[in-house]
Amino acid sequence: MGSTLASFMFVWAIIRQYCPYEVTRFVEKYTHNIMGYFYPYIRISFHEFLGDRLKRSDAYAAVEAYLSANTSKSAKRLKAEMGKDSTNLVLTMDEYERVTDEYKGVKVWWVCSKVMSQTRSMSYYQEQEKRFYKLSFHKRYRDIITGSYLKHVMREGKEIRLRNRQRKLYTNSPGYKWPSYKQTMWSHIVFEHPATFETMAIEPEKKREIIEDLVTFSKSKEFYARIGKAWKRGYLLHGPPGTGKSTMIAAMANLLAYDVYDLELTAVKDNTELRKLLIETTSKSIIVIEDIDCSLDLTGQRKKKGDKFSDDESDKLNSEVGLRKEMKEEGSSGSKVTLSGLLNFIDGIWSACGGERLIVFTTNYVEKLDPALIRRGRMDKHVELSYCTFEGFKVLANNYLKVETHSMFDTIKRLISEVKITPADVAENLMPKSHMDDADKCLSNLIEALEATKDEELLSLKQNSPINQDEKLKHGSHIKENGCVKEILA
Ligand SMILES: Nc1ncnc2c1ncn2[C@@H]1O[C@H](COP(=O)(O)OP(=O)(O)OP(=O)(O)O)[C@@H](O)[C@H]1O
Ligand SMILES: [Mg+2]
Repeated sequence: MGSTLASFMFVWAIIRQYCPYEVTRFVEKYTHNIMGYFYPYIRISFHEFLGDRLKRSDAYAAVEAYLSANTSKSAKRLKAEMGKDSTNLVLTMDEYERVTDEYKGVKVWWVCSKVMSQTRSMSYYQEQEKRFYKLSFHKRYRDIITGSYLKHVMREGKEIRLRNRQRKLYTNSPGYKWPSYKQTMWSHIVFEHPATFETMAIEPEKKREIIEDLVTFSKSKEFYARIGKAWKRGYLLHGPPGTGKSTMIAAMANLLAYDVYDLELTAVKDNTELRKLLIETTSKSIIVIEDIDCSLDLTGQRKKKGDKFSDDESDKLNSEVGLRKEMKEEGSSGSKVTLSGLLNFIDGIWSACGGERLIVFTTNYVEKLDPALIRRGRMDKHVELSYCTFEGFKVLANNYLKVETHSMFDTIKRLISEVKITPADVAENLMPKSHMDDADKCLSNLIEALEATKDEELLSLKQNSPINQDEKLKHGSHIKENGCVKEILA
């Protein structure tokens, strides 16, 4: 009797996909109560999306992972997807497939199914299909199933997901939005960046401190819960171009095995869209806003009189920021995201959803940012990435040339302490230009570059000295004034 009913229910679950909603509702309404008397099975559904399709259900994802690992041997129709590192295939049950699982001698049945949205309208979201897994078991096992089997499924499912998961790099940039991606506001590719903290050229002490901070954060779930704070941490990475800010984000993601959400603020329409994007992010992730100074006009909004910049410094920065901003905004749709929207994004009530997230801002001009945006508590840790030191050079020399000591190191040590050269420039010079180039050649290339930089620095120092400015005034020349180049007539 029981198995006949179970089969009937299964067949009905398939038929109802193709019946008009009114018919299925009518049939179910009148058969439901009668069935209740005879049907000894309990069913539990796990829907992919709950509520307003804001976020994929964790329970659904855990069931999916659990079933893919535990039932792929018994299911007859399976879906194949590429797993971690694109090396293995992950098999999951196909739609309408039914499998049996056994737990402490109790048999349960899982069905993978989907329904179309019941209100037919032209609206995109209402036309989407809703997937769900349905678990059926005999009512005499209610306690064991709800008490321990489901916990076992969730725990195993989460572990399997972590093990199998391919780390992802998400973006909200409009260029990536193919029609099929319309369901979600983020589109993604597999995150495969080789950067690690070991290969980063920064002071060993600073490196250790950052690694410790990150690892402590990732293990502090209980601590954050105890102090009543959302489990997230803000990082502000600042420094000149080519000092490793973006590289450090990749190293952070690799250290903690987090996904990366690269948020392009200029492509976000308004604060509401920003919040939706935030809600769609998952835990164990880094949300990145690069070049925050160029992303929004966050710089002048709360500017007070008597800023710490002198007028000419301020103009100079404005013109540079303006230029970068223009470059960035090319093709953007004109964002209406405001500073308060962004502050809300970082530490509003919604930002606590999901937990275990890092928010990282990068900028070349930390001084230009609104203090409210980067105050401690919002951006908890400020990391300055600066010009290459000798310690940094040694890491790069080891990465690029596999040399730990060399007779040229002393010259490099002296020169590197005298000039401002970014790790990106050092790296470029250490890169062999042909297969004939050995370590000696690369190191002498670097020495040449360092000497050239030193000469340039000396020359510009000389040109900007007060004596030289007077000379220029006398002879009619170009000088920098208020950040602009002006012609001075003699
Ligand atoms: N500290 C560093 N350690 C190792 N490599 C570095 C470091 N800084 C820069 N590099 C090298 O230089 C390249 C450029 O660095 P990166 O993109 O991280 O700089 P950035 O600070 O993000 O610059 P920008 O401000 O222009 O975005 C990287 O691909 C990396 O190879
Ligand atoms: Mg960068």
